[in-house]
Amino acid sequence: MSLYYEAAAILANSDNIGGSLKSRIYKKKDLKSTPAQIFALIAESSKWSVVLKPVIERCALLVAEKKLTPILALLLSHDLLLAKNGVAAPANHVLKLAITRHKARLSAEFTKARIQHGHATLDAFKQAVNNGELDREDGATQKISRHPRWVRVNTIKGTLEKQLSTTFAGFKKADSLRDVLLAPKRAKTYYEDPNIPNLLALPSRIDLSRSPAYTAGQIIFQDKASCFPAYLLDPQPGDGDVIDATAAPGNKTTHLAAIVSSKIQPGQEQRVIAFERDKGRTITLQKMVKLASADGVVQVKGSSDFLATKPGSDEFENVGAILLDPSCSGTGIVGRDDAIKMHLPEAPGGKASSQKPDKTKKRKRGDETSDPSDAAATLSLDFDESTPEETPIDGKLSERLAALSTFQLHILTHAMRFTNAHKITYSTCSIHFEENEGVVFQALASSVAIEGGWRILRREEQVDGLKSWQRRGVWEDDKVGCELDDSAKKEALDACIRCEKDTDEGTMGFFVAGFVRDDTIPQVRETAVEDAEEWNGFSDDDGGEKAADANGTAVEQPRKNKNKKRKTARD
Ligand SMILES: C[S@@+](CC[C@H](N)C(=O)[O-])C[C@H]1O[C@@H](n2cnc3c(N)ncnc32)[C@H](O)[C@@H]1O
Repeated sequence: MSLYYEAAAILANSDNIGGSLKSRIYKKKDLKSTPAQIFALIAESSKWSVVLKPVIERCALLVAEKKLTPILALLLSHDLLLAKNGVAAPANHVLKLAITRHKARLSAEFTKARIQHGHATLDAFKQAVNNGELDREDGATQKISRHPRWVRVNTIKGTLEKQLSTTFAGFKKADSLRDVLLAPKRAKTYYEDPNIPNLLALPSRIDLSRSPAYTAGQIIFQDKASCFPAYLLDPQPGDGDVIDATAAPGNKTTHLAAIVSSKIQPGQEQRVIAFERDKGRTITLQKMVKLASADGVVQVKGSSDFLATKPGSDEFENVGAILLDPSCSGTGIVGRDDAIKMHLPEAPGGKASSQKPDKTKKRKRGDETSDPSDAAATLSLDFDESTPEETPIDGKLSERLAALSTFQLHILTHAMRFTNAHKITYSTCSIHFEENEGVVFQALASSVAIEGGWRILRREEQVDGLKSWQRRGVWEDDKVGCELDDSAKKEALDACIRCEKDTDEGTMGFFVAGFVRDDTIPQVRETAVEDAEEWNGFSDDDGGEKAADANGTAVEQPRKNKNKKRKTARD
């Protein structure tokens, strides 16, 4: 019997393995129980832990049973009181004996708890726990959830209607996002987003990570704001190939692929070419593309630097649209609200850490429960599998912003050099002007944009769902030398789209802008050298500016002359 020891060892995580709970379970070799059994035991026990913790403490179980640690006590009590088949162990197993000895007392305390919570029957109690109603009693979650669980239906693998009648059968349609945000965090309710097609908002703790639709790639967890770039780019069959320049983990790549696939006619061909520089993230991208069945449309250019491409080469002759979502400070990222808390009973003496398993007895392999994290009062469990779109970069903010914005401008103007490209979206999950409007204004003023005929995609030209989005660009004085007149500046700011975190719109902090040109001009220079010379940096007066190499890492370079006349290809 190893289920309880194995689950306890995974929770204790004494090897400090990173990643979600699920990935930790699946990565663990030589398990005797199935990963699904372990995951289910942990998921169910954590859901009930707010009830079971006081029940176990009132029974003084940990005082009487020295073999049990707080985690083992919780897992065993869960199965004893709630699992259909009780504790999954032979009748004479040491753990089974340790828990069943206390069955009468535990059952009585559990019944008291049910009545105190106001539930007449066990079924009603179970329903309340499954809906997350008891989470409200967990102090940390008193406030209204501001961040729903966003789910994009992957239309390559089926329709929204199909998902609503299968995965979300039994879910109630909400009239507003607010209803979802105010609902218990596991309530079966959804809101159909009015801005982005095929996007649903659900309460934050709805666990769909084990649903057949998620494991089959029919639904994808993707923040609403993160859906803006592909939707704004709005690739059409006549646009030719689409590049996703900085693609991993692939949320926007698969979104692009879904849009392209929905519009393409039989006999037409249109590819999404996805670049990703990082080797490890390339593997994630490839997996995501395959799972979403986007591999018929997407060509992954793994471990490939977009900046090393030759925009005028034959290979990219057919590229008409580019989505650019480069590395950024990640300051718009919202801490997920779906980490689940496992409340552990306190060990004797009132201090959880004083509890140690009986060391006089020989311990079984996998019984790693003396790890201090086993004794923590609460474990925060990240059940989610998804790879973050961005890893926030450490360091002094002003230096990071200067380095990142230089890199972002460089990669954006590189995209503008693609001979036949006529649409670009530029996005970040940053809240900072320097990485957002600042880059847009610098790009518009660059010789590459001016010579290439690039301009901002005006608000009235945007797809309906984004034209109507109210949060637009902001201006910050003295941050960027801008040569646009007031009306052009106003027009550009109105064209920029912002999302703010912690609002009742339920998005992370995000920024996106589109660029278009009506006629492609094939003579755009291909070297980045002259353009880099025009880059004046943001207005800091330290006599030197930080630039970023292709990794977004800051490197010193001499300050360029701010007043230098703009050089053009014709100069
Ligand atoms: C913000 S993330 C992209 C998230 C992705 N668009 C999504 O929605 O899932 C930026 C990615 O760009 C990659 N990257 C940065 N510079 C790059 C370059 N020069 N060429 C290709 N990929 C690059 C990073 O490794 C990172 O995976």
